[in-house]
Amino acid sequence: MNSANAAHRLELNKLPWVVRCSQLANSAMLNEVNLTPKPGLVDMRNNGAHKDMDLTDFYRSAEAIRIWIPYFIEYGMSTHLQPSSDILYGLRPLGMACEASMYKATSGVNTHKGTIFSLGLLATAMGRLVSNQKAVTQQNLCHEVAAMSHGMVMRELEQNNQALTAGQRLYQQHGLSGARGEAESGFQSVLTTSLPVYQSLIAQGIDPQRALLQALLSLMAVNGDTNVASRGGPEGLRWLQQTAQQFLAEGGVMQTDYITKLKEFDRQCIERNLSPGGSADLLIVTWFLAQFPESHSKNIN
Ligand SMILES: CC(C)(COP(=O)(O)OP(=O)(O)OC[C@H]1O[C@@H](n2cnc3c(N)ncnc32)[C@H](O[C@H]2O[C@H](COP(=O)(O)OP(=O)(O)OP(=O)(O)O)[C@@H](O)[C@H]2O)[C@@H]1O)[C@@H](O)C(=O)NCCC(=O)NCCS
Ligand SMILES: Nc1ncnc2[nH]cnc12
Repeated sequence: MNSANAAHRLELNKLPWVVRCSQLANSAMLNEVNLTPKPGLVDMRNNGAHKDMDLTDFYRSAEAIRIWIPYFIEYGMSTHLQPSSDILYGLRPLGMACEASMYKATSGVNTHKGTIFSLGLLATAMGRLVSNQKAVTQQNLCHEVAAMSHGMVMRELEQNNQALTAGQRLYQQHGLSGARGEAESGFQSVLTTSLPVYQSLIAQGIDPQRALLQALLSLMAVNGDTNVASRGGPEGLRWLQQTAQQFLAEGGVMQTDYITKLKEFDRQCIERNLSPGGSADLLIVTWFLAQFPESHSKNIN
């Protein structure tokens, strides 16, 4: 990075809305991992179905990723005149560099690979919206992410015959488009399921932790989570979705014994070695988007 670039980036880091976006991304990751009890996932009670990572790894990973958010924003700003479909190619190296920082912070453990992908796209989208004088709203952020990700599933999954990663293998075997499919849809699972659930419960005065747990279970009930499928196959994914659906049908977090039921769900996920890491990533996206106006024109910057 040349000195002019570095100086520019230092200036960018002082913009209040850039600082706020980085802080919100960090808070989203911390709120997710601290939420307890989550079935199969790392939380403050246990490491879920993970033998290779714990709470501290997620704290270190969240801090490593926070530092990269201004760079994603700056990339979105510096390319705002380019068509959305041209952005991903130049964004990939930034995402890979951020992944490298994550792996360095966690001594090689994959804590937030999917989160880097989602938050990287959202931060880039924010940079583009601000530079194009568009309102930073939930709808505009997700629309911009969908535009930048357009054709990704076809290019990287449908037309790809090398199953290099879990995501690519699971698409070929079971048609699961994973994080790519979510991004290309503009995070539809979040916009149509978890975000309305979360915002509605908050508006009713429900405790934010309880509202976030309901949002997580609503994601687990519908999400084609490649993490679950890579560990337990389509049968494991179906079991997890059906168990989440049953919890919700019985009243979800409005049940007096919802904590006991979630702890039992957690025990069963651990027993089956199932971890809904993809739904955890979408919960991070849910909390992050909830900090922005839905669709009216109020700006944050
Ligand atoms: C484009 C990439 C996402 C490609 O990655 P991949 O080909 O692997 O694609 P996916 O498997 O589809 O997704 C990768 C991670 O995304 C999360 N995820 C899975 N399903 C969904 C979903 N439906 N919606 C959203 N997100 C989803 C998931 O990440 C989480 O789980 C991981 C932890 O669980 P674990 O089981 O431990 O994972 P492993 O260690 O791999 O397994 P074990 O060995 O332990 O059994 C953790 O990553 C969570 O975040 C999926 O793992 C993207 O990664 C990519 O190409 N990156 C390069 C940079 C880039 O392009 N960036 C662009 C914007 S910055
Ligand atoms: N709390 C968590 N546990 C396991 N994988 C995750 N990916 C994102 N958050 C996670």
